[in-house]
Amino acid sequence: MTLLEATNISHSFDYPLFDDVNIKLHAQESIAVVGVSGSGKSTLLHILSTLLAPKQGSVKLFGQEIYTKNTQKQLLHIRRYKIGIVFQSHYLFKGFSAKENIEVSSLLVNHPIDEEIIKAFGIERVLEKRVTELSGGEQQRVSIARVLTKRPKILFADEPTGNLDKKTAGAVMDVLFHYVQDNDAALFLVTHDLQLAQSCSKVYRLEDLRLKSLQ
Ligand SMILES: Nc1ncnc2c1ncn2[C@@H]1O[C@H](COP(=O)(O)OP(=O)(O)OP(=O)(O)O)[C@@H](O)[C@H]1O
Repeated sequence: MTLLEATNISHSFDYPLFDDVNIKLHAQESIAVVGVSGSGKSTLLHILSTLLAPKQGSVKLFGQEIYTKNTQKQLLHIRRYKIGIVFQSHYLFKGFSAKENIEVSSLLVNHPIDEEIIKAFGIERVLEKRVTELSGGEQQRVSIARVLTKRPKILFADEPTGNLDKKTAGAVMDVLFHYVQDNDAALFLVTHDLQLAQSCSKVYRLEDLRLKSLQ
C-alpha cells in the first residue's frame, strides 16, 4: 500500500533547494535521505509531512492530495492522528515530566503508553523527572516515545538519533524498524549518518538540486 506519494516537487527559499523530486513510500518501508548541511533535507521532510506547501508539485498522503484540496482542519487531523513528526529540536513541554509529555499523546489517541518502547529506549528511570532535568539524549528518546505513542501510520524523523551514542542510537532505530513492521507503518528519515541511513530499505542523497538513489 502506498502511504505517501510526492510527484515533481520543487522548492526554493533565497535559492533553489531541489527540483523535480519524486518519492513513494509504502507500508513497511523506510526511506532515508542524506545530504550536506543546508541541502534541503529538513525542508523536504516539512513538505512531505503537511507543514510546508512546495513551490511546485503534488504530495499525496494516504491517497489524498494534501496541499490543494485539504482545508487547514483536515491537515490538522492528518498531522494529529495519522502521522508523527520527530523534530531536530524536540519541542517537549518543559514544565512537564517526561511521563506527562508521553501521556499527552496517550490521551490524544486513547491508547496506553507502550511499556516495551519505554524499556527499549532505556527511559523508564527518568519518567518522573522534569524535561529540564533530562540530558539531551534522554529528551530525544522521550520525544520519540511521545510520537510513537500516537501510533502514526507514517513516522517522519529529522536526525532522531543526533544526540545519542552509537549503541543507544542503534537500539532506538531497532524500535523504529520494528514499529514500522508491526504496524504496517512507514518511516521517512533524514540524517547525516550514511551508515544509519543504510539500515533503511531505500537511501537517497539530496545533491545538486536532485534526489539521487543510493540504494
Ligand atoms: N523558512 C525558511 N525561510 C528561509 N530559508 C529557509 C527556511 N527554512 C530553511 N531555509 C534555508 O533553506 C536551506 C535548507 O535548509 P534545511 O534545513 O532544509 O537543510 P538541511 O539539509 O536539513 O540542513 P541540516 O543538515 O543542517 O539540518 C538553508 O539554507 C536554510 O537557511
